[in-house]
Amino acid sequence: MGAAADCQLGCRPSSPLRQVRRFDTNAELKEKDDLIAKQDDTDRLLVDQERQLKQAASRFRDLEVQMRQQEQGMKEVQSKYTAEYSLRRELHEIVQELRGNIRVLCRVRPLKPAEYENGDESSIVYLPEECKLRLTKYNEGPFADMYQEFEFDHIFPETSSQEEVFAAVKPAVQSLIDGFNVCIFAYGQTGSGKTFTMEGVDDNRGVNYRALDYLFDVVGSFPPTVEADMEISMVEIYNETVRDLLAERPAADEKLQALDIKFSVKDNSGYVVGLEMRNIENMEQVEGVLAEGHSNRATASTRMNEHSSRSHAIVSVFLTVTNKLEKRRTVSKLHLIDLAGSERLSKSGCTSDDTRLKESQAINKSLSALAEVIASLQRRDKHIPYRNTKLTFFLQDSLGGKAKTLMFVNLSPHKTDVSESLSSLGESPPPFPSAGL
Ligand SMILES: Nc1ncnc2c1ncn2[C@@H]1O[C@H](COP(=O)(O)OP(=O)(O)OP(=O)(O)O)[C@@H](O)[C@H]1O
Repeated sequence: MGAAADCQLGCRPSSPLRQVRRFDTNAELKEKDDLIAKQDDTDRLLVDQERQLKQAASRFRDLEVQMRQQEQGMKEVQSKYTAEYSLRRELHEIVQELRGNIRVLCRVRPLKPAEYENGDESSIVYLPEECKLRLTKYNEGPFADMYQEFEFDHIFPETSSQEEVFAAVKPAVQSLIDGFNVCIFAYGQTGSGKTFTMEGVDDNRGVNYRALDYLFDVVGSFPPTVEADMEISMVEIYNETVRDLLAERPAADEKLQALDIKFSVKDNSGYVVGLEMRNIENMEQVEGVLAEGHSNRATASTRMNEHSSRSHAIVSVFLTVTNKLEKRRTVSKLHLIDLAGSERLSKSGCTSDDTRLKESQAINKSLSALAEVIASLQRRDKHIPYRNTKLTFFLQDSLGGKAKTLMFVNLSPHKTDVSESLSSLGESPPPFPSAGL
């Protein structure tokens, strides 16, 4: 029998062959032990991995629950936002309904330094009743005690700041976000503070800039599901001609092209054909666009100061708000209008000058057409005469209906301006020259 068989049959321990065999068996055993150890390690690893997998799965489930909760939270926030939005809109409508959709605010400019130096006093007395003022017709002489009282939705005396004025306008600007069209006018004689109210001065901005700044603030706080897009245009209406102040002119000295207003049956409103609109995303762009418009207006006129008093300047903001969740889109317009000076023909000294006469007639026509439209809206007439002038035609969809109108009546407190102030307020001027004036 060979050595291997001998061993299998139980060789004696002393046998060198057996010792070799035992050594082999030990190696095998060690290998086996190693294998078992490795198996144990693998099993532990598997158990560990299984535990980790279970932990991961449980974390994943937790995350899923958290995500669902967040999603639910988002939905709740969105639905609260929607509910609040509708409620605010409803309340705003009720308040506006109660107040009337046309509000008239009076702003009195301070006396100028030269007027102070003359020792002149204001011809305006503020009455203790809120929102009432008295216009003293004559400062001295037999009619010195003649006066006329007026009531407004609000009065801003000489001391009112631009911030205070804007605070009163803010709710109207806010209603633009809610989908309403809004018109804010400044009306009054030349030099009464219309441009100061609407545009202001570089270091003390007026309604136009503040309204846009406010709109950017509101739009910037929209949730990610609500998108907003803002565009701006700028036109002037001079002698019943509409000019686009943002249109490119081929040459600096070339006149701005007159534009047509057409009627859109679809939108039930007038629109300016080919009107240039600029997309705006921040105040820097607004400053740039408005500066461009002003510069075009100045270039188009050889006598800018007079021209600006004799034409209506309209800055229009077009806001589109898209609610992606509710799949709802609203488009609304805000018109900011610095009207031409309201002084009467005699005051503008134009009787012998054809150009001046034509200008004054055009201004008179458009201001009385505007007054007629507003009166007609307040009476809730069936027919509103929008088409009588370019101004009312252009503003048709933003006057009346669900639109909000805010009219500043700017007054000069100076005694020589009393008759114009009375005229601005729709009263007949004093029937005879005053001894005091
Ligand atoms: N509330 C005010 N506070 C301080 N200054 C004012 C105020 N209102 C008007 N002014 C100043 O009075 C002057 C005339 O005002 P402004 O140019 O705004 O009048 P206007 O009615 O727009 O005249 P125009 O019809 O000629 O454009 C300006 O120098 C302006 O800065």
